Amino acid sequence: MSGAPVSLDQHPPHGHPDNQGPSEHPLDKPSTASHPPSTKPDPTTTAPHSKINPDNATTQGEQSASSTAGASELSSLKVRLHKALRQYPDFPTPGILFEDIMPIFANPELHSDLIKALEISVAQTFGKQRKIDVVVGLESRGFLFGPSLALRLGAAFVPIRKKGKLPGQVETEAFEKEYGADYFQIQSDAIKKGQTVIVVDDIMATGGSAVCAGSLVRKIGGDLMGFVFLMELTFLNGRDKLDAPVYTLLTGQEEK
Ligand SMILES: O=P(O)(O)OC[C@H]1O[C@H](OP(=O)(O)OP(=O)(O)O)[C@H](O)[C@@H]1O
Ligand SMILES: Nc1ncnc2[nH]cnc12
Repeated sequence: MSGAPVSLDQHPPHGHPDNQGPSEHPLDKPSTASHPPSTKPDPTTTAPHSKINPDNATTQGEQSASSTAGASELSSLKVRLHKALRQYPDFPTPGILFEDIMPIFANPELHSDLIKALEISVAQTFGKQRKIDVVVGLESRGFLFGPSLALRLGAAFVPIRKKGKLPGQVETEAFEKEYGADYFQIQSDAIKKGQTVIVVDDIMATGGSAVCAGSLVRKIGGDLMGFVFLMELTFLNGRDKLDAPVYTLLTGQEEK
């Protein structure tokens, strides 16, 4: 049945069986094609072509006790967050398996878990390089946590919006995403030349939105440090299109 939530493990991206209702999350079960065993490298912490691996952030053999504690806290946060996601077949168009992140924000504890997980991840992934000056969030779900993350990092928050929403001088670029096409805009003076920037969004699917956002950031002078996503639909290989380091908290929807 279309329009009702289903669990990750029962629903490959094509085929869409009937709704079984929310159920136990596959992270709690033996590994499957969509959830590789722990012996495999975790794609959420390994960037394309090894561009970023948080374990490399410290000198080899020097990982501190605090970063080890951070890693273990991060894995339990990831499990809780992944469990909260719901999937809706054939939304917004037939053939799309929609990942609904809203249950995270409906629960204050999960909401707090998310911001904590992102803060730890960004510190592990980018913190050893340079301070992040600006968090750029993509309309609209990137606005749900971008500003909170920016506050935690002591960074500015800058929105990239769909066409026609931002006043003043703007830069505009077209993009295609998993289920449509659109235009993104950024205010031309939103980032000072050379400021370090991370782009954050909820989902990376084809990577079309993120490529466009990265290009706009660079166009107005930002130093793009990388991309941070709550979730990556790995079977769409979106990260291959991105030419800056990528960090994703959760993965799913890999073809079985
Ligand atoms: O990797 P891609 O294929 O580009 O797809 C990812 C984008 O698609 C969604 O945005 P959308 O504009 O659909 O929705 P929103 O306004 O609810 O965030 C999602 O929030 C990402 O921004
Ligand atoms: N499958 C999907 N679920 C939720 N948001 C998306 N944005 C692009 N593809 C998506």
